[in-house]
Formats: sequence, C-alpha cells, structure tokens
Amino acid sequence: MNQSKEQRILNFVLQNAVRGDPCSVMDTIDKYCSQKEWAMNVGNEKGLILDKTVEEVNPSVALELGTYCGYSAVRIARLLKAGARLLTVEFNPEFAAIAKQMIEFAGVQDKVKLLEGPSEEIIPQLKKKYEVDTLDFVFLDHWKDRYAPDTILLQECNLLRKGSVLLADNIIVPGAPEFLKYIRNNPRFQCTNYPSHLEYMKVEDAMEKAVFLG
Ligand SMILES: O=c1[nH]cnc2c(O)c(F)c(-c3ccc(F)cc3)cc12
Ligand SMILES: [Mg+2]
Repeated sequence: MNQSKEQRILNFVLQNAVRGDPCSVMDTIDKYCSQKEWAMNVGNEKGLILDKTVEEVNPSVALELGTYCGYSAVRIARLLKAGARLLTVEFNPEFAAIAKQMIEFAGVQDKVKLLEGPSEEIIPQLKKKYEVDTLDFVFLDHWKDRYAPDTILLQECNLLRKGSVLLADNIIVPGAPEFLKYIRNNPRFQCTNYPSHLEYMKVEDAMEKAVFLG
C-alpha cells in the first residue's frame, strides 16, 4: 500500500526535525512542501499573520477548524501561555492520525486537544463535553463552504464573547465568498483583510480577521 503525501510529510519531519522543537517541525514541513510536494499547510508567510494575531489575542482557549497535518496547531500551540489550550477539529481520520503524531513529536500535546469529526457536530459539544465557556480565538482553515455556517453556529452556541477574534485562511484561493459576504455585512463583526500569498506559491491569497463585537 503506497504512502499518502501526508504520511511522507510526517516521515520527513520524524527523520529531519528536532523532537520537542515546534519551530524545527514547522521549518521542516515548510522545507518539504516548498521543495518536494505542495500541501495545504498555512505556511510561513500567512503563518506570520497567524502568529501576530495569536500573540495579540493571547488566548486562554483557542479553536482551530481544519487540523490537516497539524502544522498550524503546532504554530498556534507554541505561542500559548501556560495553562492555555487549543482545540483543533479534523474530520478526515487519516489526517487526524498524522496530526496527532506531528503534535506529539513537536512536544505541544499538553496544550492541544485534537477532536475528530465534522465541525458542525463538534461545535455544539464544546461547552458541555469539552468544558469550554467562550472562545478567545478561532482559526478557520477547513472547508470554505463551512466558514459561514460554522461562524453562525458558534454564535448560536454562545461560544463567542465581546472581543473574540476569528481569523480565516484562503479568502482568495480557494476563496470563501459566502463567508466574506456574511461577515463584512454583519454589524456584529469588525473585519480586517490581510493580503498575502498562497502557501509555497507566487499566487495571491489573503486572510480575514473578524472581531466579534458582542
Ligand atoms: O481545503 C482547504 N482547506 C484549508 N486550507 C486550504 C488551503 O490553505 C489551500 F491552499 C487549499 C488549496 C487547494 C488547492 C489549490 F489549488 C489551491 C488551494 C485548500 C485548502
Ligand atoms: Mg488553508
């Protein structure tokens, strides 16, 4: 049974990165995906926008929708203060299995809880099953057609509070037009656009920050 691309990425990290060193894991993934096989990690350019937003928010409880291989989970978790935690949701079981190993190799497993399943099922469970009160930060990086419905679902589940920050990847490529239309016309959100480039490519992309006003 030949290996998946995600398994090849993980193997390259296990053989070339420094165990327990999140930056080494991120750099090694970026090296593999820029030189050998493209993959949909947020990457280092958009990753810096993610870093700045996480540092600005300094979340106690963060949610990521779309774990993939765990690159951005490692990226976010490395910046979390003592006692803070990241919940990351992945519906593809193969990706989740890779991400679990990636997160453990990076040494951030104590800060990260990987939840396997569809976001629309997991979001309504966050309060009771995962003991979440409200979310300080949400990184939307899963399926573009879920950005808007999941943002509505987060509000319906009372998971956002005044000042909660959403950051969405792939606003241009693949694009999330329905989400942009929803969030930019909604008076309960203050939006900011961050132009950037598609991971590992000279193609324009952007991220959108949306602060919930309560
Ligand atoms: O499905 C996705 N989920 C989350 N993030 C993505 C991403 O960052 C991409 F670049 C892309 C992408 C895939 C193929 C392309 F040709 C361009 C972008 C997809 C996703
Ligand atoms: Mg993305």
